[in-house]
Amino acid sequence: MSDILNKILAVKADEVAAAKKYRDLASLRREAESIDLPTRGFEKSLRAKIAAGHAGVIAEVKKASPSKGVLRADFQPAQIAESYEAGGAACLSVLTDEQFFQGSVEYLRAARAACSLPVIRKDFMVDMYQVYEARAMGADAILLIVAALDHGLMAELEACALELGMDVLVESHDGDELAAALKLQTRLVGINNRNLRTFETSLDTTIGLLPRIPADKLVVTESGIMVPDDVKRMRDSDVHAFLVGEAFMRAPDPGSELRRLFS
Ligand SMILES: O=P(O)(O)OC[C@@H](O)[C@@H](O)c1c[nH]c2ccccc12
Repeated sequence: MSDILNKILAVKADEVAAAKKYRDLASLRREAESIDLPTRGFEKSLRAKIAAGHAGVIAEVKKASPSKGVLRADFQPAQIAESYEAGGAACLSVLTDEQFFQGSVEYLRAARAACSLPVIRKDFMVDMYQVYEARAMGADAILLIVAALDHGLMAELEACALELGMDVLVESHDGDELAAALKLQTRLVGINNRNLRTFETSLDTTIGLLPRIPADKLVVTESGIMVPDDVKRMRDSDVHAFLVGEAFMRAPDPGSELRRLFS
């Protein structure tokens, strides 16, 4: 079936093959291992906000998406990052995929340079090469999507990220995917309320999977958080970490909207 996720994964495989021709893995790896931008502690920053009684918000820098089109026409990643930091974000998420989300590696560099927050590279990881790329561009964490990976590869990508000092957010959408996610070492467990194949979004996805998640894991509810009631519903269920994009991207001042949504 040619759903959007499969389309994206096919493009990613091509992109990685092309990138490897341009630059070999060994040289990229040397850069990733010697880069002068120490990791900022993605999970640590989230946990610190939560320990202080706040929501831990991963604020997303996203120009467009395949389901919604362009979210923010006047898109300035450095300004957005500053605004998010002022608004109380714990971390940033920056889309680097160009073809489907109109993202860019340069957006990640610019956003990270404009603030002191840890940044996750938001992309579709299918190869070790992209993990080294992530660190070489300054990323503090990577996203691994269970629906996109078999377990052996996922565990390898995780090991590589951890070795480089990055944190890993593993994303699942249903019970089977969650079971695979829980086998990884990482304690950052994302539940995507949006189905990446159909775009259907429901906060019941997070609520329904909660009983299966051990207490040492940190649950991050992802997608579809739009109004203060959504936040309340999650916090009442003891979910305190959030990944939010659209609601902020459509607001004139993203950081003020963060403060409003989470106050
Ligand atoms: O814009 P929203 O509905 O607040 O969602 C943000 C984030 O969860 C979403 O962008 C996302 C979650 N997982 C992904 C995987 C790839 C690309 C994007 C995503």
